[in-house]
This record gives sequence, structure tokens and C-alpha cells, in this order.
Amino acid sequence: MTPSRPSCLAPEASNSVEDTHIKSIRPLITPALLREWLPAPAATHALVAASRSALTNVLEGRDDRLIVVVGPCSIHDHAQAIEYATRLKQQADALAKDLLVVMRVYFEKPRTTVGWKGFINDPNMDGSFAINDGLQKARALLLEILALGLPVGTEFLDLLSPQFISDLVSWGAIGARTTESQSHRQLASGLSCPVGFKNGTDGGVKVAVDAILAARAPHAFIGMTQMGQSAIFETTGNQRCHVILRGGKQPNYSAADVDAACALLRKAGLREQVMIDVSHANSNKQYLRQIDVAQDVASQIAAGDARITGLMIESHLNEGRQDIVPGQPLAWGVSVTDACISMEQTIPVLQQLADAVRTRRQRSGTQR
Ligand SMILES: O=C[C@H](O)[C@H](O)COP(=O)(O)O
Ligand SMILES: C=C(OP(=O)(O)O)C(=O)O
Repeated sequence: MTPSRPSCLAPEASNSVEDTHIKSIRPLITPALLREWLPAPAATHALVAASRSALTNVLEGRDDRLIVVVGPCSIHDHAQAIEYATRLKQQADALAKDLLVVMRVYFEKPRTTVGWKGFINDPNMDGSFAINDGLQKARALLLEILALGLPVGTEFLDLLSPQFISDLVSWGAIGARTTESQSHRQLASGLSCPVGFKNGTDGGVKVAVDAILAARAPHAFIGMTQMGQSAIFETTGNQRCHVILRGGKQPNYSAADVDAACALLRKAGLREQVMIDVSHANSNKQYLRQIDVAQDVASQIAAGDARITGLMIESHLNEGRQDIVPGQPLAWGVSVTDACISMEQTIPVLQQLADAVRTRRQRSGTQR
């Protein structure tokens, strides 16, 4: 389906002052072409629409479940992602009265300095940057996960890639390194799904609150159409944005941290609610700490805190992480970016969160 990679085209400049750092320019497929190759069935779009509404109901207080965005730090293999999704779907169904489970399907990795930038940028993980293949593989995977009945969440990092896949995404994240970026806030203002903004890498929550205010407003910016033409996009603003606490210089998942974040939201005139990422700086990048952090958050929920509307977990088939070593095979189901807890370790965490939601519901005297 995907044409083999053409040889590199030369840089375009006919003068000596441009393209001085451009090695090559290669053709990119258009979003419309990819969608013609891999169209979304009506039932798939119906699932995306229904899950976005369900997420909105939680974010707006009409549904007392907990949103749980759970899955690998990054996707690097189709079959492993499908095995994970199949197993997660069983848990999502079993706990659906209490948890709204969204699979974390992250294709684009923001790096602190350099490193593998994800399945879209370099699907072969060998520096060949077969981005056309990466886009096709990403879309194909999303279609297959949705066909299992599981909604999907992803980080939007590249500003043009959403055109290729955003019809298949129920929830989006803007990462800690881009929450302060005007371009990403503008992008979020035009996205059709709810969007979570991470706090900054230094732990600053105000940038995420500012991001919500920016994304709620209308914007005009330069983008790319389905047919691959540059165009001016005017947005109406996205009212379904929220903060994600991911820690910074120190963790920020405690009840006092939730109070502090909510005070900032209140001051900004925004709904007091947070999603807590139990990984990243909240786990001090010790993947097993995620289990303890989730337990602490579950206690806050069980104690009645209705401001905690979501939780994020980095989880893969198997625990830990591995380096990408050229020429060496990778272990099955182990993260190639941040270390993850295993599916076996994830299941009790999900059950504990569901218990906490039931306790919170009993405390508030409502029934589901
Ligand atoms: O979630 C993944 C990582 O924390 C993020 O992409 C940064 O990774 P790095 O510090 O290894 O580059
Ligand atoms: C990169 C991620 O997180 P953060 O932006 O919080 O570092 C992530 O969730 O994959």
C-alpha cells in the first residue's frame, strides 16, 4: 500500500543563504490519501464520538467515574500494542461502572535532548525516518484498537500529524515540554477531543492553567488541510481542557498539591479538577513507584475528593524498559522509552481505583 521510500530530493534553495542546514526534502503523503487508504468505518467514528461525550461528562461533573489513561509510554510494535489493547479491554469492560478507561497510544515522543522520537517519526527504529510508513502504521493501529471497542488517547506533539489521525483519538495530551507553546495551545483550541495539559517540567502548574485559558479562546494560525495544502485555520476554542499533574522538581500528587492546583484553577475562573499522572516526576521515574502513587491517589478519591477526575499510568505487557541497540532484538512487550509497570501489576491498580470510586460514590450518597 505504501510506496517504497523515494531517494532523497535535494534542498530547494537556489541561493547560498537558505537551506544551509537542510540535508534533503522528501515527499509526504497527504492526510486525505491516508484516509482513503485507511478509512474509518462509521462504527469507529461512533465509538470516538461516544467516548469523547463520556469523557466530557466526567470532566463536567455529570459522570462520577474516574478517567484512566493507561498504556505504554510509547508504541513501537503493532502486535504488542494489540495484545496489550486486548488485555486492557477485558479490564475496561469489567470495571466500566467505575472507570472510564482510555488506552494510552503515544506515537510521538518529546525528548529532553535527543533520542528515538516515536513510531511516526522512525517506525523502523533505525534512523531511516520512514515517516510516511509511520503515519500509515499509526492509523492502522488506531483503527484496530478502536475495532476492539477501546477508545484511544495520544500526545499531540507535531503540529501537522493530527490531520492524519485525529478522527481516531478520543482524548489528547499536550506534554510538559510543550504546554507553554503558543502553537500547541492553538492546536488544542481546534481539536475536537478533550485535551489535558501537563504541568511544566519544573513543576509549574500555572503554565497549564494558562494553557487552558489560551486553548478555550478562538485562534487563527497556519496549518495544513486534508489535501496537504497550507491554509489559515480559524478555531472556536476548546472548552474541554484540563490540567495533568505530572510532578516537576518534586512530585505533586498529594492532597496539598491537588488543593494548590485547584486554587490556581479557581483563581482563573476554571473548574477545579485534575488528572494525576502517577509516572514521570510523580514516580521519580521509578516505575514501581507508580503503584504507590496510585494507591495514595486512590485514598484521596476514597476520602471523597471529587476534584480528581483522571489518572494516567505508564504500563506495558512486561515491566521495565530496554534500550534500542542497533542489530539487537528487543524483548517482547517491554518499553523502549520510560520504564512501565506490567499488565499483571496494572490490573490490581485498576481494581483499587475502581474500589476508591465506589467508596467516593457511597460517601456522596449517589448510586450508579
Ligand atoms: O514520557 C517519556 C519521556 O519522559 C519523555 O519523552 C522524555 O524522555 P527523555 O528524557 O528520555 O528524553
Ligand atoms: C512525555 C510525557 O510526559 P511529560 O510531558 O509529562 O514528560 C508522556 O506522557 O509521554
